Amino acid sequence: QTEIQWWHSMTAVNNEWVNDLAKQFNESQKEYKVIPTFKGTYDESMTASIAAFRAGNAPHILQVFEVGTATMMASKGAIVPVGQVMKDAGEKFDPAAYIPAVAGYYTAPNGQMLSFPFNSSTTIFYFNKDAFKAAGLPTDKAPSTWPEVVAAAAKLKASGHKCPFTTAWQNWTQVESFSAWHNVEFASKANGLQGLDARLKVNSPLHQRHIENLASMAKQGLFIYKGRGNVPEASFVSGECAMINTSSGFYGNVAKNAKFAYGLAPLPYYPDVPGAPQNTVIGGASLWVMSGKKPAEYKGVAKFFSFISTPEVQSASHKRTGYLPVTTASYKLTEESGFYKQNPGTDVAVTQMIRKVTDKSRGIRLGNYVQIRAIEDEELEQVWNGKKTAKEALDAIVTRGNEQLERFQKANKS
Ligand SMILES: O=P(O)(O)OC[C@H](O)CO
Repeated sequence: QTEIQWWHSMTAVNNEWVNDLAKQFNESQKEYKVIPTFKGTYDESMTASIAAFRAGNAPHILQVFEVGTATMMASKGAIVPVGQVMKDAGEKFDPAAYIPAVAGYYTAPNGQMLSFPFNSSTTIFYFNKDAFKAAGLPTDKAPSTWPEVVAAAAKLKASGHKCPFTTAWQNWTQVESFSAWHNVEFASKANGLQGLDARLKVNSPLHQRHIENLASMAKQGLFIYKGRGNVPEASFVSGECAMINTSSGFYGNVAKNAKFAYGLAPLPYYPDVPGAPQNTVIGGASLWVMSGKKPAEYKGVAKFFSFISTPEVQSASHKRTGYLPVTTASYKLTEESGFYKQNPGTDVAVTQMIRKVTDKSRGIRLGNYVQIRAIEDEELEQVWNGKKTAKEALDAIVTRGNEQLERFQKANKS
């Protein structure tokens, strides 16, 4: 049997999901065995795999979050384009089968799709209906604008709720997706999709207004900061925080573990901003095939990708996790099954993503993006703890982030 190593960063119910996918594939045939291994958070597994690649023991398949995409695209010798892997193995692979926002994001400037779209997500809004009810708020409609979120948070607080609102992935939800949703640039050059000379634009008056608004909420005890990445998600599932902005891929965890009625809704926006709401950007991760492996192993990788590409497997994954149905066929299949009608709000992520995009909203793909994300976290934390104004923090994100972009551009001059 040929073994295929698959490194990933999925936790909780999503960890069970990847293990089940591997198990189903392994039981469907005898020639190959996919072995999934949890390698820490998205940042940690990327660092681990770069080290492993240098030492000559990288896995066959590596799950990389969208933030690592430009870095992976630039590491040409380290990866094999997914289209090539499929072609060599005689497996079907049609980039046109993917929803455009997904295919576009993972396609390099030369038109080649380099990684296999797997768990694509987008940012949405979750709210605790039991807490809303206790606060005298309507439960059939989520707050759809930021002024409505502030008003709801005040009512929740008045009803004794200690954490009215929190956000996970503050950089992704409150700065990056926020930009696309309001059709303002996060970075120039179509947010990096059109070239390595992109530079950050997050100190605009609108960005400043939003971070000031959140800072004011933090000061009033309406927004409670719960940490970086997906760490804050636990505070929603436990019932501690009543509203959260985070990934659609959090749905599986909520559906399985929340002991209260909950709702899923679109991200809030500022209603006076022309063009808002626009669309949200892709998050989650894709699967990269690492170089230097044996032909039989690549064949196994291709077979596994074909297995998880069927509309049936993809639709089941989408229903289970909340990650996007990455192909049009799996979206249709899910719709026809009545899932969206039976589980209101589960289509929010899809409808937010399949709108017509602009250069400001197609996606964000930047070099040294992992470092830029850390800078965003550090600077925003200074705002929440009152050490910096929104403007100071956003200006610092631009200055420090642009240093990272310049460094990446220099290192990757072709
Ligand atoms: O929680 P995920 O897997 O949807 O990922 C969220 C962000 O896209 C990570 O950058």
